[in-house]
Amino acid sequence: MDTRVDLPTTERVKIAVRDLNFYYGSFHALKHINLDIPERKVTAFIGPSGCGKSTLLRTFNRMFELYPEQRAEGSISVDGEDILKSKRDVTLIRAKIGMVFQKPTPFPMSIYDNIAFGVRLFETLPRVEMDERVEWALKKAALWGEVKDKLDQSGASLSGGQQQRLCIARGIAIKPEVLLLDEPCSALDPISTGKIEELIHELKADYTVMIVTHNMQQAARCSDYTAYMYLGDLVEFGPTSELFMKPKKKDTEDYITGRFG
Ligand SMILES: Nc1ncnc2c1ncn2[C@@H]1O[C@H](COP(=O)(O)OP(=O)(O)OP(=O)(O)O)[C@@H](O)[C@H]1O
Repeated sequence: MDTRVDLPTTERVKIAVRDLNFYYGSFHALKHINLDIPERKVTAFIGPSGCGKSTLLRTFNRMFELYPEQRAEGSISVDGEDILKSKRDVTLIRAKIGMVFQKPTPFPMSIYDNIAFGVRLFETLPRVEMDERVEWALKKAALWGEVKDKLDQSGASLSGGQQQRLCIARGIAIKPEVLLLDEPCSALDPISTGKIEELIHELKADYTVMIVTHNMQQAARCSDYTAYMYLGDLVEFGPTSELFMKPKKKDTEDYITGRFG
């Protein structure tokens, strides 16, 4: 199924996915996915549980390589370089494509070091510059005001919503170009969710953001483009307003209007 759309000419394609197939052993989890992800926009992935949203997100930074029985075929070109065939160290790919998971996962260290740790993997910064980077990332993640006086406290001492913003700060501190968010609000209350959604909106000024969400209102609120997936197929992809207001496929319409299943 070829669902590639021609993006408006003003959009630059950051990631081009071509005929992507993904297998867990013999299970065919992603089927012939073709998709152009626009740069500096938010693209949301929606669809029923098990349709392959997280699998697709994890292929974008080759997370699956940690598991020998998992395999991807096809191509994922980031700025023209196919990352599935790239001989480059996977750490360098992950420096360009950061990921935030569903459950907040602060490292067992201070708030400051949670951010500095990742930066140190890629850069050697003098202390003053590291301080500036930590402050910059925490400000971007809308957390600075709440933690600036307790940077040496453990990351685990923060609330769930603060921990998730800390993880987002950690993700952006290494200055990736693409940010993958896998259900980042599923463990959060409405106030924290609101803050993360505002943040996503701001992040797209600098980053290409992809978000997996179960929450269709969230997809409608914070994305520019939406992809609807079902059983490993990309059923429909397009501008969020069009996909929600005037879906082209009946399957998409049934899902977003709650008639599915
Ligand atoms: N490690 C694994 N081994 C085998 N099959 C897997 C594995 N992880 C996922 N799958 C299967 O691949 C399919 C896609 O799973 P995936 O987690 O990508 O779906 P999803 O759309 O993100 O679901 P959810 O919304 O429930 O998180 C499912 O059928 C799932 O059972």
